[in-house]
Amino acid sequence: MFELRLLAPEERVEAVSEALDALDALSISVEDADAQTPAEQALFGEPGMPPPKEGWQRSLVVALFAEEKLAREAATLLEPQDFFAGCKLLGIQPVPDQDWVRLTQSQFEPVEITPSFWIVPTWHEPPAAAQEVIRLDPGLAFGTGTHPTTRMCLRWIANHAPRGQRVLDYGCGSGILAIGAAKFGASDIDAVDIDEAAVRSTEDNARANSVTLNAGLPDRAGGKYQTVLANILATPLKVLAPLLAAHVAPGGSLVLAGILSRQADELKAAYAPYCQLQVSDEEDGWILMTAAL
Ligand SMILES: C[S@@+](CC[C@H](N)C(=O)[O-])C[C@H]1O[C@@H](n2cnc3c(N)ncnc32)[C@H](O)[C@@H]1O
Repeated sequence: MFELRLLAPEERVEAVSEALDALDALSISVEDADAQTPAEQALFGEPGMPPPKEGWQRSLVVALFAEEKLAREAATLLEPQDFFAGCKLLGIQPVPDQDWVRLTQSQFEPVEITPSFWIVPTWHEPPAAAQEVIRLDPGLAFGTGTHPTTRMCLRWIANHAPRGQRVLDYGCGSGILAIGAAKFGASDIDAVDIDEAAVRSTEDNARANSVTLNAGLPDRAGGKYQTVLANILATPLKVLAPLLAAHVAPGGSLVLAGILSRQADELKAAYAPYCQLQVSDEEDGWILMTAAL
C-alpha cells in the first residue's frame, strides 16, 4: 500500500477528496494539519450528526492506494486542476505492512467478572480459575465485557444466579447478558434489541457458547419475567420505565445499567410509580440500579 499526502485549505477538502475517490483511492482520511499545535481546532458535531464543516482550515488529506503507480498518477492528475489551487502535495510513501488481526486481538484480553467467571476471546485460553466462561470476540454489537456497565450486570447475574428463571435482556447488543444468564442457569431467555445487527450477533454468540435463547426485535418480549436486564442509557431507560416494569413478574428483579452516578435520582423518580430503584453497584462513575417488584 502507498499513501499520498497533501495539504488542503478547508474549502478544497471536499473536491479533492471526491477526486481522490474517483482516482481509485482505497480510503481517504482528513485530519487537522495543525493537530497537537497551538493552532489545533476542535471540529465535532452533535452526537450522531456529521461535523459542521468538511475539513479544518489547514487539512491533511491522506489517500491510500493499492500501488505506487496509482498514487503517482493521482498526484499528476490532481496538480493541474483548478480545484487544487491552494493545495500542496507533500509526497507519496509506502505504508509498512501490519498484522492487523494480531494488533486487534492484542487489544482484547480475557475480562474477569468474578474470580471464577470470565469473558474470554476465542484466541485466548480461559484462565485456570475460570469455572464459567463466555467466549466472545469483539464484533459490531456493543458488549464485550470491557465496559463497566456490562461488567456490573454480569456480576449481578453471577451473584444472583437466575437458575430456572425466565429472563429478558432488553437492549441485548452482543447478547452477553443473555448468555451470562444462561450460563448461570436461566432456562427461558428472550434477548431483544432495536438493532438487527445486534440480534444477529446475539444469535451467533449464543450458538458459539452452546446456549439456547430467543433473539429478536423488541416486540419479541412478551409476558412476565423473573429477571429483566436492561443496559441502555438513562434517557431511553426513563422512556421505557412503564414497559420494562410491566415485564417484571411479582417478586422478580429489575436490573438497569448505562446510568451515570449523577443520574440516580432521575431514574428513581421515573420508576417510582412502579418500584423503588436502589443503587446496588458502582464502577468508574457508572451505577447499577436494581429493584425487587
Ligand atoms: C450499551 S448496549 C448494551 C449491550 C449489552 N446488553 C451489554 O450489556 O453489554 C445498549 C443496546 O441497547 C440497544 N437499544 C438502545 N435503545 C433501545 C431501545 N429503545 N429498545 C431496545 N434496544 C435498544 C442498542 O442497540 C444497544 O445494542
